[in-house]
Amino acid sequence: MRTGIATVCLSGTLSEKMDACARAGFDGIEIFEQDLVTSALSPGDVRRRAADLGLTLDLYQPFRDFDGVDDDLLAANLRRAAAKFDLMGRLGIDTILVCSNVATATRGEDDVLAAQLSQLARLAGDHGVKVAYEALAWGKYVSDFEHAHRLVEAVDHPNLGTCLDSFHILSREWDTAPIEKMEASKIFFVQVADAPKLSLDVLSWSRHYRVFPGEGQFELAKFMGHLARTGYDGPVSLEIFNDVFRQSDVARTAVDAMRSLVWLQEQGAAWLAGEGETHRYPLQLDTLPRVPEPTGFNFAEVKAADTSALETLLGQLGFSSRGRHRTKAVQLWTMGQARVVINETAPTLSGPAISAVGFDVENPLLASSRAQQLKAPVVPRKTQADEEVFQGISAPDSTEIFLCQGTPDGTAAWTAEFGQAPAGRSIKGASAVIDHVNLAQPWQHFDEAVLFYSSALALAPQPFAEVPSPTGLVRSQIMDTADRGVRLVLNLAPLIQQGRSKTYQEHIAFAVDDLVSIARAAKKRGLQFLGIPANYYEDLAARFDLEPGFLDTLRDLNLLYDRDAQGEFLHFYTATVGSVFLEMVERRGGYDGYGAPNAPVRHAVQYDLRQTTA
Ligand SMILES: O=C(O)c1ccc(O)c(O)c1
Ligand SMILES: [Mg+2]
Repeated sequence: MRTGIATVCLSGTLSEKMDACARAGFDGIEIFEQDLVTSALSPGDVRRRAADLGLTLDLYQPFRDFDGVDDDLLAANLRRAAAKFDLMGRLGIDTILVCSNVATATRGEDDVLAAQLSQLARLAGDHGVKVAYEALAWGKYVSDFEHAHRLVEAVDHPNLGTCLDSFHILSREWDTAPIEKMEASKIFFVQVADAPKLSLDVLSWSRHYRVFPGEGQFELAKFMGHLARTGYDGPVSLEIFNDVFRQSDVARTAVDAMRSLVWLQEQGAAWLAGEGETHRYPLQLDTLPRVPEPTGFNFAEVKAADTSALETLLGQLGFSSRGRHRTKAVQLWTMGQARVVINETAPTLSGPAISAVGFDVENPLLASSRAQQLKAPVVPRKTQADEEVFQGISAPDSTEIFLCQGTPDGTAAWTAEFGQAPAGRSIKGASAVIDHVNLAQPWQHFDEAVLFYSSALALAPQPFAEVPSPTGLVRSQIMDTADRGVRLVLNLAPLIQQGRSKTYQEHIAFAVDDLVSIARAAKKRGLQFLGIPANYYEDLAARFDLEPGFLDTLRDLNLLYDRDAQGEFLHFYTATVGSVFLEMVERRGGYDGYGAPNAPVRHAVQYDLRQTTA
């Protein structure tokens, strides 16, 4: 598939955008008019620069408000078009996007529209260029892709075709199946965009909230399948109007963009396969190694210059120290199948921070190859000859992700590189596993992280929640596997903290069988719990009919509680060391959540503590 991207997606000058697109591996670009008009480069410079970078210039856009106008305006519009056709000659671009009139149209009859588009097509023919006509979802008379295409067919001129843009189709919830009926030679250009489902007027939604494929909720796999079936083999180009991407690091956004097209091709091919087709269409959707979801967490790693506070915390929670690795400056702490690695190689002065998460996968090499094809940077790792080799990739938030060999019983062979667990230490309720890991994401990389974890790691994004906190509404995005063996929670890092320091609070949660026993033992050992305000327990008593003795236990141990139709949830948090805190949870029955009603309490208490210790 020929990959493309509109320059409007990116920050920077036209030449910075072109460099970034070439480096990210795009085949071609759409030149957005504003980017040319404001550029110091002449059209000839742009043409040469693109050729030097190996980029094709696939589209000039947009040409607005041409059709459905009165005769005087039509004459003016044709003059305006001739000037742009001439410019395209100098740029070496053969196709221009003309979007349906949103402003100046006064005539909506199909025969009038067709007659005017016919004049434009003839003029384009005279200049040796082609017009791709696109229905904008908020077009005055033409807002629907099938209508636009009927006009193109009525005109029946070789220099007029259709531009399909997935946003304008899917935002209106139109069926994409009719795309298949279009003649491929009449589809001149295809733009793809995803978006979160929002209740917003479609123009504002389109201009500010589009995201790269895989970062929103549109059914793009199906769109691609229908497109492939037409026989279309032109560019598939990203046109993402997004306020965040347009002010973010251009090179990074371009890579995120390219990852989305790699993912999109696989999704399209998978959709066709699901329909029982091995696709052999001209569009050639590239596939990737298919890997099953990870089956569980293998370990979590915390990096610290001074490891003592973290060691104390783990010991008080009931973890066993398995000592140091025989060749590396790392320690292993375990409780049941929950494994925490403390990496002692952090730069001095930096407090403990989550640095890596290991996932159990069926085939680490294949999973790593897939991630690399999705443009995940590889993490170099030193290993001795007789040690397990980990496949590591770097996530957008710079957490190192290790793809580890999963085992049926949840054990990990590499733990033999450490000491044995002390014999005879059996803790009641401690057949623990890592339940979830919560990673903070800076706002400008949140969408990128969602695509990364879903495409490279096969985690499924759930609808996100918004948690009220003293630093704002915290977007909280759960990404998990179907059997919940892996639950990753991405939380928006508070802006206030982003200004002050680069470390955001993150945590690892462990699931145990008997939380009350664990909490009691931890209290005896002097664990510093996150203190929960009395008001919380008063509210809890009002919301749930709890036995007074049970309520006292919760209050006494700083435990939080939730219940739904499926079951119950008990949990507590430790104090924060550096930027890490730990959580212990017990899931009773089929409870599948995270204690969402309790999250605002946790945020508020932690905020209070930060204010008093800052
Ligand atoms: O928002 C717009 O005006 C606009 C312009 C060109 C496009 O291709 C498009 O999809 C939207
Ligand atoms: Mg468009």
